[in-house]
Amino acid sequence: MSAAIETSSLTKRYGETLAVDGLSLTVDEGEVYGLVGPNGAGKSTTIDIIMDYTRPTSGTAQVLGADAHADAIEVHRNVGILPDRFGLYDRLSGRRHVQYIIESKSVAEDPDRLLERVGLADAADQDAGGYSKGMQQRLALAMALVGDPSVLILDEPFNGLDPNGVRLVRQIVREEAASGNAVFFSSHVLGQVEALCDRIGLLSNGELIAEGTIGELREGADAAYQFFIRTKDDTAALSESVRQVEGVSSVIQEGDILRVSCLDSDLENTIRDHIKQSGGVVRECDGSRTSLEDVFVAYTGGERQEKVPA
Ligand SMILES: Nc1ncnc2c1ncn2[C@@H]1O[C@H](COP(=O)(O)OP(=O)(O)OP(=O)(O)O)[C@@H](O)[C@H]1O
Repeated sequence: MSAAIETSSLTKRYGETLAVDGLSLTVDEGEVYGLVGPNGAGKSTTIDIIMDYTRPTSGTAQVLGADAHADAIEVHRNVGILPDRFGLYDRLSGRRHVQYIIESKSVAEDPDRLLERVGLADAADQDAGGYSKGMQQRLALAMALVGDPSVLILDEPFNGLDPNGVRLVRQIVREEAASGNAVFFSSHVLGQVEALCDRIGLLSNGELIAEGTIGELREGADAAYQFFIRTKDDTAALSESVRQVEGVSSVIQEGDILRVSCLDSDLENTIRDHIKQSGGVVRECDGSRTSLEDVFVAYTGGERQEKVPA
């Protein structure tokens, strides 16, 4: 069985910029995979290579076993794409846009059913030029869904959407995965990825720095839980002392608050006892699971390093 998407040592240079750096990843059939990274990490370039909109400097990309470049027609037949930047025709209706994709993919489908699915049934006859940014995004998603593609690739699908739009996209992604289609999407909005993906790839400066379920990523960063401890003592000295507690992976001091990351939620009582024994007083302690954002910072050290070709 072929993977839905497979990239192997994919590299793309734009002059001095290494946009994608030896990227090898696999998305299984029926899987929801989120590629996460800050602006300029290389997400769109990766998608552009998979769609053969641009050629890699080296490495390969395949969709369901078909090569992104040599078998581009087959790839396009199997993929529904919501590109980063898409163009709509101002004077054509929403329905006409969807119809156009139906015709170009030579599939028998009802455009109104797709427009209904993205919440645009009432605006089907309106010209796309009069659509709001969120409506345009929904229309582009309806166009991506034409032909029930086995692989759905969504570049920043939440851009410009209000909370209802976000909910709708999430629901569609879940439905697609439930019917066995793979969904590969990019995002810099970490919370949305965390809630939706089976697996996540963290991309930094074109490089896949970590990959796994959110749980695996948290564990890999040694930061499954974090506590915020507010004290009235010398926080700098306390910070150093808490750092010595076994099981603590990092302590960040922010004013009179200590942000303590660790793998085990049970450590809270140990840390409280430790502070008391050192003569300190805990005023407040609040524990939570670390967000994907914190996990990303743990992997990258919070820094974006400039990368130049060797
Ligand atoms: N056509 C191009 N010419 C030159 N440099 C480019 C080109 N396209 C992308 N880059 C550079 O490649 C790097 C990766 O860009 P890319 O758009 O893939 O990142 P991204 O993760 O999708 O970011 P964003 O979230 O901002 O879209 C950036 O440094 C960008 O400036």
